[in-house]
Amino acid sequence: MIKVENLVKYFNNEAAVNQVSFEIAEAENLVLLGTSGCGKTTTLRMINRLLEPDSGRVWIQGTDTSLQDPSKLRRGIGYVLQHHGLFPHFTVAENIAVVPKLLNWKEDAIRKRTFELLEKLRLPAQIAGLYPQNLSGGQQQRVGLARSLMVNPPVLLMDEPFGALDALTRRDIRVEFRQLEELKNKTILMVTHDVQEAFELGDRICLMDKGEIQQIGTAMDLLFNPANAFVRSFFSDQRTQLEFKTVMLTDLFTSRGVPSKVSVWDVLENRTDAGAEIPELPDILTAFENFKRR
Ligand SMILES: Nc1ncnc2c1ncn2[C@@H]1O[C@H](COP(=O)(O)OP(=O)(O)OP(=O)(O)O)[C@@H](O)[C@H]1O
Repeated sequence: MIKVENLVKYFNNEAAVNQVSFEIAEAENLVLLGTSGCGKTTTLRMINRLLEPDSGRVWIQGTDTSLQDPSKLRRGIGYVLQHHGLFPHFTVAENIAVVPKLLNWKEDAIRKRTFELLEKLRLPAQIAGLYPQNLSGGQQQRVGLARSLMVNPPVLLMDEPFGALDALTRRDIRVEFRQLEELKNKTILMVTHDVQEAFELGDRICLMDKGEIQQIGTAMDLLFNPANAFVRSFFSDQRTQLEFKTVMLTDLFTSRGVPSKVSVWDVLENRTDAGAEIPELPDILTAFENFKRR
């Protein structure tokens, strides 16, 4: 769906992005993770041509993006920013309608889609007439997301989409994000420096350092098969919690009919369905230790 090959971008004779290549499958969510300044945003912005690479190529749905008109390309890609990027003098409805208007949608169609998305994103219809500054941070972020989803683009680029929110709102919105039907079929490239966020939301994670990819893989790959010492040490602070969140009961008990999509962390946090057949905690922890020794 998205293919990035050998992207390079220099600023002031220094490589901000160096030979970055990856592919994102249709409906996959790839997270670009890394510390500040490692080249995540620069990589993202080369995909919708807000920045032109010094070398390298990007294909979206098989088309070389360098052959497309940049504005037209961007209209077909959802883009969500940390500070939502809403126009302060436009109402919510006007903000959401910007791209459909450029695409000459009829007023009726715009109104219908606006209220459909407000509902899907659990925003009250009344906010349509309000200005962004009259909304909470979480609401503003949802409106930013609604705007990016208006024309139903197959690809979404998200740059620290929850970065401006407080920790609690962030956690709630992440849970909602995972459940949003509207996002299930989207191909998403998301930038974050938040490890927990990357682990919760990414189908795969691309860990970068100093402009280069250190490893691309699932959370399980990065934790249990780190490609190098950088990857190993990157997660050291939160390793135990990340391991508990990543290892599912089905990874530990293949033959015991345990429920799917329940992590060791869910059991520790008591977040399992009543009546589910959950093994005893000591058995889980023993199986977990054995799993790590494999
Ligand atoms: N327009 C620019 N001009 C000069 N240098 C830039 C420009 N944009 C980015 N850089 C530099 O390129 C490097 C990569 O920046 P980038 O914003 O891609 O990193 P990042 O991983 O997204 O970091 P953050 O999480 O802080 O946004 C940094 O050293 C940054 O200072």
